[in-house]
Amino acid sequence: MFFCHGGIAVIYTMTLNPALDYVMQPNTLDMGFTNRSQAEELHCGGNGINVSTLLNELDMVTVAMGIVAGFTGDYLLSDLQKQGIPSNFVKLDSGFTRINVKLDGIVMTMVNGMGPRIPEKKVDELLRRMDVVGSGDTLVLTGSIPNSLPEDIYTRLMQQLAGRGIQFVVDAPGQLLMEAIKAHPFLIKPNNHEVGRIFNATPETPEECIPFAQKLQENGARNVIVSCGGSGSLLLDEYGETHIVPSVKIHLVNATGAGDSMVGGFLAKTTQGFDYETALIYASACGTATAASKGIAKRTTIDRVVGALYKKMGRKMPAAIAEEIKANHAKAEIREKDWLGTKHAHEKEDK
Ligand SMILES: O=P(O)(O)OC[C@@]1(O)O[C@H](CO)[C@@H](O)[C@@H]1O
Repeated sequence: MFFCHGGIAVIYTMTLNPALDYVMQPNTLDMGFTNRSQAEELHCGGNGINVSTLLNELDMVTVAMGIVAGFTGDYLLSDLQKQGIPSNFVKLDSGFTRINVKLDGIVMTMVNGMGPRIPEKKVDELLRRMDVVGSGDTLVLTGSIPNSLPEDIYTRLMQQLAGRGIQFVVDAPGQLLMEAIKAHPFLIKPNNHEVGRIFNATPETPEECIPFAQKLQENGARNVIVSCGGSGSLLLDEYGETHIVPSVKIHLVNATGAGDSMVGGFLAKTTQGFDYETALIYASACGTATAASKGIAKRTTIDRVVGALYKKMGRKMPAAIAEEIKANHAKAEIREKDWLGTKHAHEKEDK
């Protein structure tokens, strides 16, 4: 699907290694034996696609970009189309987009695929397609990369687009992140475990992450969010201010995509002109809402968590966000009435 952004700021996401997330629920995980799953789900994933899914849910203008291959890639594209998310993916001539297995048993265990081999000419095609990204737009570079791509691919993408007034966001593991922050991205969002691996430490809480966030900033990142799961999250902003948001208690369903939802939530609110503190609170709510959902969170869940978070923090919700929640609520009620009306009409016809 193609698009024209005529004056509207677009949030592009780049997923170089997308995936179908196959979530299984085995009661046992006995190595060397057949384990049986009690339920399965299939979600289109890969970090950038998750960010776009969340942004689309919030009615933000987003375009998902990246590289797909094979029947799994076709499925992914048709799902994006079904959700109404514009996409611009380079298609490989061989291989297939990976299927990542998430074993949601006693302890969540994941086996992520390596991804297809990407020939140099396809990288060139992708670099050419990046020309659609323009001034005022945001480009989110996120997730691992297939190992046929060079470690500096994110830096190359940012260098190609430098000087065009584009805001870059990088959420990538280890060396990929350290390489990319040299290009001074607007935002990076590692979690506390990733920060720990980079600096050979074990920070658990947002407070313990502050010195590491400072180091990441010294290395080039402008705003650094560190998510710390149930301990909350930290933002060290570009003015040197630290913001800490606690977490709210939820029934954990599946945390896959929670970090991506934080990135989406933060960008939604900064793009709408909210301050960093408000954007962090909203981002945390989006991450929590996804952890409490099957797949990426829906707006009704996000709205509920936003309310719970402001209550826990003893803060008054900004009027604009309260208004937005009220309007969403009204829309959801109208949709529900429409749905019930249609259902009753069909039932009458059937009689
Ligand atoms: O293998 P990567 O690229 O590091 O991570 C990919 C992945 O685990 O991250 C997303 C959640 O953030 C999932 O949708 C996807 O399967």
